[in-house]
Amino acid sequence: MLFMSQEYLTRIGTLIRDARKHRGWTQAQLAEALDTSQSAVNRMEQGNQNLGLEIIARIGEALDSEIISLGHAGPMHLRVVGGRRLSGSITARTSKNACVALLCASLLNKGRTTLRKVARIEEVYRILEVLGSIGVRTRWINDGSDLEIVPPADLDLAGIDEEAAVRTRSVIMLLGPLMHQLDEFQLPYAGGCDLGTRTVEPHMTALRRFGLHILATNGAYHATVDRNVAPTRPIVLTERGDTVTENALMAAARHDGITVIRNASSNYMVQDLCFFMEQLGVTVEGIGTTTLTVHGRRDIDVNVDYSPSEDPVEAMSLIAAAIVTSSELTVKRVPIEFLEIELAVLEEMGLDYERTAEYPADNGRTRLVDLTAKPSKLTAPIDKIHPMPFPGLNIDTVPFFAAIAASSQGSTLIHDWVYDNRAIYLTELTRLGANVKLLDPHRVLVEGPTRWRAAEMMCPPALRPAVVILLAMMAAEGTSVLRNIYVINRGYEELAERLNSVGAQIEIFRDI
Ligand SMILES: CC(=O)N[C@H]1[C@@H](OP(=O)(O)OP(=O)(O)OC[C@H]2O[C@@H](n3ccc(=O)[nH]c3=O)[C@H](O)[C@@H]2O)O[C@H](CO)[C@@H](O)[C@@H]1O
Ligand SMILES: C=C(OP(=O)(O)O)C(=O)O
Repeated sequence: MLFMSQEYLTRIGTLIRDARKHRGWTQAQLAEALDTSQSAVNRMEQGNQNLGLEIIARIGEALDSEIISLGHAGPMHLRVVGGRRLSGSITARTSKNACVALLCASLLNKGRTTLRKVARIEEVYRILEVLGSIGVRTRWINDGSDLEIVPPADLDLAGIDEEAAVRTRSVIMLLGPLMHQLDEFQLPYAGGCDLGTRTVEPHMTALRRFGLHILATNGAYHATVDRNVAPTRPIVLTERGDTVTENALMAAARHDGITVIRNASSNYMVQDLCFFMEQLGVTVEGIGTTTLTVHGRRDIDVNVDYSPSEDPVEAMSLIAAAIVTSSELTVKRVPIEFLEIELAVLEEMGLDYERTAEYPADNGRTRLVDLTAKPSKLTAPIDKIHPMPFPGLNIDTVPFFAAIAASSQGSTLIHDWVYDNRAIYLTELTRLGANVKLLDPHRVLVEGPTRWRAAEMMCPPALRPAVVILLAMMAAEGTSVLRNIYVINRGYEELAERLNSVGAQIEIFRDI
């Protein structure tokens, strides 16, 4: 038995209560599952009962919630024994970015939305907390793999879980769906990874055309909707951004008329949203192009079942894991259309790999392959690595090229023009032995190959750079420690466990 301070007991008690309510259980139901009394559960929730780790784990299992992963009681860290080859096969999961967009889009629908194989990641949990706090009923079904979402007749925006909302940028995608239901509402400022300033101006410009006015002040977006305003000519996005396109699509979905959106992103999450909207009965023409024509429906009330597609960025992460550890590894369910340029570049760098014939994802639309990366001697690419909106080298796969370049012979210039603050995190690779020079805030020069060495580090506060550090640790002989991996869990489901299943040696530990 581990004796915890009163403060921890109270916090854990609150987490248990929240997880139980999230599951829709009474104290008596939880007591039955734990083979204990309701009064014992009540004491636990009040923080009046000393708790051992075993009972906390059992409660987590019963509530299918890991008690919001004990992680709230203390951050999660990784201990990585590097230098091990990976082998076998690992499957890409559904994408964070489609899952969060679809969760927001479920508010377009008065009926029940079922989303299949939703990624169990922190970013999804934050949106679920936000949805739960405004009255949306969500529950995991089918052994926790699928999500069922049922909106209430009236949303309770006043009850919004601000703490959860400010931890993710994705809440911004509630603007499009909410404007159909409320004439006036507030949303806390969107947060997320620390990647420098990320504008919301393009969202406001696009949504203004549907009558949404936003005043950003005192930590919140104050939204008012003028129902007399509707787009009369095509909406031209000022940036070809993914979430702004999704917001415009969701605003158009319930606009009774035809909306044309130009300079739209045609990236993977946008396509998943379009396919989902089609299931809702909204016609979207031009999917996969930069002009989307939406035939909206004022009311949507259907029971819909949709399977978001696999994550190209996760697939890229796993391919990069194979490359930096010189392993032969099969990555299954790779959405190939969204990794073609990455693979073309890697092929030029000398990567030897095989891929199977294409097969459809569960959404019936996205094309998948299984891809086997083979140990290869890579050389630096002649041209710089730089991202572009789709179809270009994916903005989120760029950081992985830093670890790959460090494992290749020669010097690679990486130009991350998109984020003000992301390239700088790549210089953290020097702590693990890489030669990475920051030329200016957006460009790094990586000189390889690298003799990786183990180190103890904090996670950089950005998802992809954090995973890049983890991959380098897997390549480095010896034991490394990566502290505070919330950002990784924001976008990857059980990454350590899954990498271990193909031969990595990564131990999860926490401060309690
Ligand atoms: C939940 C979700 O889906 N998140 C993704 C989405 O975020 P999201 O769509 O929110 O990305 P942002 O709108 O923040 O765009 C990222 C940055 O690129 C700049 N920019 C973007 C497009 C453009 O044509 N010109 C331009 O300058 C923006 O000003 C911003 O600084 O798209 C990003 C870029 O693909 C990805 O990294 C995120 O993983
Ligand atoms: C920057 C990213 O995501 P988000 O938009 O969720 O911050 C990412 O996925 O790398």
